[in-house]
Amino acid sequence: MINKLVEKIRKTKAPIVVGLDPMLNYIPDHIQEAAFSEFGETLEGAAEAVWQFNKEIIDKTYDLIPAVKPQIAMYEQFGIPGLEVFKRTVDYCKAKDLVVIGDIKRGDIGSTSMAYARGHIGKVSIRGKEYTPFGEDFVTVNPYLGSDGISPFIDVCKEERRGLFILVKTSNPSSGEFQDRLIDGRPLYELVGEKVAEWGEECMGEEYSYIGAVVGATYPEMGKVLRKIMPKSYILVPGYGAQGGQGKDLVHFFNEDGLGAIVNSSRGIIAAYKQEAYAKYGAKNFGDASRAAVEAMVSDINGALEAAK
Ligand SMILES: O=c1ccn([C@@H]2O[C@H](COP(=O)(O)O)[C@@H](O)[C@H]2O)c(=O)[nH]1
Repeated sequence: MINKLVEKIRKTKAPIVVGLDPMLNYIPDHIQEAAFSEFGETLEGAAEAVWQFNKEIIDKTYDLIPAVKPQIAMYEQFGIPGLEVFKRTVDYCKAKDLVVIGDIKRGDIGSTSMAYARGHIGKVSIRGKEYTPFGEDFVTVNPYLGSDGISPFIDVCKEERRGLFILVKTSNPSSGEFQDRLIDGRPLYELVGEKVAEWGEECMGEEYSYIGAVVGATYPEMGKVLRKIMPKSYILVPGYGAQGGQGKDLVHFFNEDGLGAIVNSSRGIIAAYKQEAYAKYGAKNFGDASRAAVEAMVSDINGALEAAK
């Protein structure tokens, strides 16, 4: 799957991911009204609104982008109907030939990690019959439990040719509380980055490893260091747009081949119609506003990469 991701990034010339984080307050009234009048003001109604919202955004952007990143929390908040829409969204994106990164941030003791891995990027066998429960191409994983929490995910990746993005340095303001703590004089995120590089070595695709890392756009200096520590790992970079990251901050997350990083924006794309810059589209044309925001993001990042050459 890493080969497909790299190929699609090359083809679209868009090292970006659209984050599908559909909060109800981003969903225009006309979509909410239609969903609630059909399904009631219920979890089912909310989930239907999410689905209609996602579908329009995907339809309006899929030809410009290599990948999407549905954030499972936004679906889980609506219970079982929400999870059904998560799965429907994954399937719809895959039918559009998009790479799907499930932002699930799992990780536990080995046996539990194996269940998460099978459920999200692998298969489960029920009396000899195999099922693919969620079917994402990549998932995000939390390394806090150490190697035995990660190995089951790696095993499933090897069997299924899927991939991981392991949290190394997250984009949030308090990520330093633990991640920047010094151990033998080195910050913890560097030690986790070294481990990601080591795990990644045995999981090489054609050019890059299918074991990648998450490093926030909000920490560009750390991104520069981590890029060198993990030269063959793709970096998923959240924190662009709504959290303040800009193209100029991201140059050092990339390798000299112009590859190696894929930048996520969720609210900045899916709720673009609420921003002044895209207000002319209005709520009815929110998908067109998202498309314009994707084009602006690609040009911001590619412009910064060109300027740095
Ligand atoms: O370090 C991290 C890891 C994951 N995220 C996730 O990315 C998106 C960001 O949303 P925006 O609206 O573009 O800010 C969201 O799903 C987070 O859970 C992150 O932000 N930082």
